Amino acid sequence: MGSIQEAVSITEERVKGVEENDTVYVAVGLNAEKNKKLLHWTTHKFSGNSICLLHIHQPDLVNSFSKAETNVFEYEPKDHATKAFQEHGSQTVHELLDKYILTLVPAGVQASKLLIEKDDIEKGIIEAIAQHNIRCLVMGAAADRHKMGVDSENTPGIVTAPVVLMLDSNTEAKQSEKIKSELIPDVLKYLDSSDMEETENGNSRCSLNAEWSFNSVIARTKLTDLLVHEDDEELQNWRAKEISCRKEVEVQLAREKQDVQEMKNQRDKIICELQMVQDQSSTLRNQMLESKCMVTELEEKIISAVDLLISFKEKRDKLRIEHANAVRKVEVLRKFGEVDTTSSYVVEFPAFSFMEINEATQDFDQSWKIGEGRYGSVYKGLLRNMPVAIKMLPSYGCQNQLEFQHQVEVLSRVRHPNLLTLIGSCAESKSLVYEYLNNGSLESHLACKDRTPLPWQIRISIATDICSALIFLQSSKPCIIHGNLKPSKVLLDANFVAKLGDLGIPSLVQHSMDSADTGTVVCNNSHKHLAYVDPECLVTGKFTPESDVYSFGIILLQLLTGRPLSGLVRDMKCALEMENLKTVLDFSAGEWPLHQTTQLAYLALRCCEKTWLNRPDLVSEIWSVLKPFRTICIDRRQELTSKKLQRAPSHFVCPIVQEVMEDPYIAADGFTYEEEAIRGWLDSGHNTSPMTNLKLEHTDLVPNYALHNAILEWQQL
Ligand SMILES: Nc1ncnc2c1ncn2[C@@H]1O[C@H](COP(=O)(O)OP(=O)(O)OP(=O)(O)O)[C@@H](O)[C@H]1O
Repeated sequence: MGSIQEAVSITEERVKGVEENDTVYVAVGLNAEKNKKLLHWTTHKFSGNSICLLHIHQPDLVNSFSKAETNVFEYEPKDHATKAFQEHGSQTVHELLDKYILTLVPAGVQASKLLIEKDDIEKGIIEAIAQHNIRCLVMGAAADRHKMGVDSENTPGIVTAPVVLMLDSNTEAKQSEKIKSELIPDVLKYLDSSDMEETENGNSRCSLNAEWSFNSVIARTKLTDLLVHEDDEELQNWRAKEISCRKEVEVQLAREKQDVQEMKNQRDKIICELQMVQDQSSTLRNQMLESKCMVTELEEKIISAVDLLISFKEKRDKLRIEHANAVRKVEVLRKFGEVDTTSSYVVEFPAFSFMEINEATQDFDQSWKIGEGRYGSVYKGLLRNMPVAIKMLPSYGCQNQLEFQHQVEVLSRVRHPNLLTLIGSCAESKSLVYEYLNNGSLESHLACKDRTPLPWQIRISIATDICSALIFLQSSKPCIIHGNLKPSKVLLDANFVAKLGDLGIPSLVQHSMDSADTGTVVCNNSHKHLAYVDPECLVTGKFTPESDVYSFGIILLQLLTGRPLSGLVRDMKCALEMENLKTVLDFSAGEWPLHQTTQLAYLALRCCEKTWLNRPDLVSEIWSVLKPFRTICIDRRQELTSKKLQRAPSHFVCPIVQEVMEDPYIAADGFTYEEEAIRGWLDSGHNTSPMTNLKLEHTDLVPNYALHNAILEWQQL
């Protein structure tokens, strides 16, 4: 390939070879003045030929402008703006080319335009040559015309002479690459270099690509506009239009930017609010969980409260029933005159369950069994921490639990220091719960089974104890008959104080067997105890107060003689008739005071009279004989019980302070206490019995004058 100079000369030669029907392509740039002159030259040189205006439009100039502003336009609207800008540029070029065409038409030139969009002008021209089979292309001359050697004088009005490029469509066009690289470039680049030369005053072409930006576009446009015929009104208008357009775009961009910023702010605000809502939501969720837990807890509490309420209601109903029954019982008892209506209080009588009885006797363990009589077995037991004796009555008979409970409660109210205390009962199992006396029965002492024989003083004091109890029973209203008095029913406490047990049992059991018979006690004559039974009772079948006197007489004879029952009365009678009492007296009891003992022997025989009318009166005759013995007997009893506590009768001792009482008072539980002690107990907030631990019906205290006198009497002895 040759130099540019050679290419120009070749082109000159070929101008002449342009056919009339050939289209002459004129490469036009943006410089209107130059374009005008170039067109003028071309129409002059190629008159008769049709002319096509070729313009390489560079959209990338606008793109580079947008790329340079990337940090500003981060949002979609920039694409719209760029697009609008591009479209506007393309349209403007079209309009410009159309204006050129309009200038050519009056001169009879057939003109057209070819607009090719290409970022690179060289490539654009090469593409145009190849695609449109261009044979003749006219371009403005290079700025450095001195290199080209073109005579400018032949082309007046134009700074440099145009270049005519003649191309053979079959050969040269196909070798467009070669043309591009070696021949065409310098010529083509003129289009831009000339622009650049004028706008940037000779700066290198590189700046076009490297420093192209929105500002340079504006600057270039302005400079171009200034340099290219400022008086050209159309261009001025076009420039003004473009400037206003640009301003509009700028304003729109600024607005969009502001919008974007506002949207960003809104987004940040929404994110902030969202965060807050999320925080609130998690807090609410936690609160909901807590609430759920609380609800569950409360539900459980409500359920247990309801359960409690139900059980309280049941208890209340039960208590109401019990209260109604109690009222009914009181009414019944009042009717029969069995209750002392003058009494200001009612002693609470505990009713035990069968479970408790069962537990107390270790499931009725045989080792806990004390004995067995006609009316059932007796067990030792530990009930509510108290040692007790439990009598299991036979379950036969039609007596119902309520009747049983009534009768037992009546019996429990009969209290005396020489009567075994009935602590409570179990209607379910028909059992009676007594205080437990650990010194055995008189029967066992008289039999001397593993025991030291009782001294005569103790024997006589036992007789006085029995007499005291019988006087109490017979003086009760109504009169109470023991009906089964015998040594096994005389129990001894640690101080050898005698207490009568099983009071009213025959009556209770007989009621069970024959509830219709309520007034009398029927004698059961089928056993060995008959020796103690009033012979009249054996005939009539009915017990009387004198029946107990008869039994007492037999016991007294036993105490004096220690002999078996058989022939006991007869032997004593004989001994007295023989005035030889000593022959029958039990000297294992010590040296009996003979004179007083003879008195007792006569008294005992009188008690054993077959006819009740011949028997002595308990108070006026029996007690008067026994009373003088008390001093001697009590002293002896005290000797036997060394401890101070044991010397005093147990019922003289306050259960709380364990000392002989000075001011004995009866509490609602029926027990007698030292006044100061029981008041202290109640004042300290207790409302239960110190003995039974059961709730007291009231806290009233009644002075026990009888006991007080007895204590005084005992103390004076
Ligand atoms: N509260 C008690 N404390 C200590 N032992 C007692 C108590 N009650 C009864 N006993 C003992 O139990 C034994 C049996 O007594 P229970 O009254 O059942 O029969 P009994 O008196 O021998 O004959 P029956 O009752 O048939 O006339 C008594 O002999 C006595 O030793």
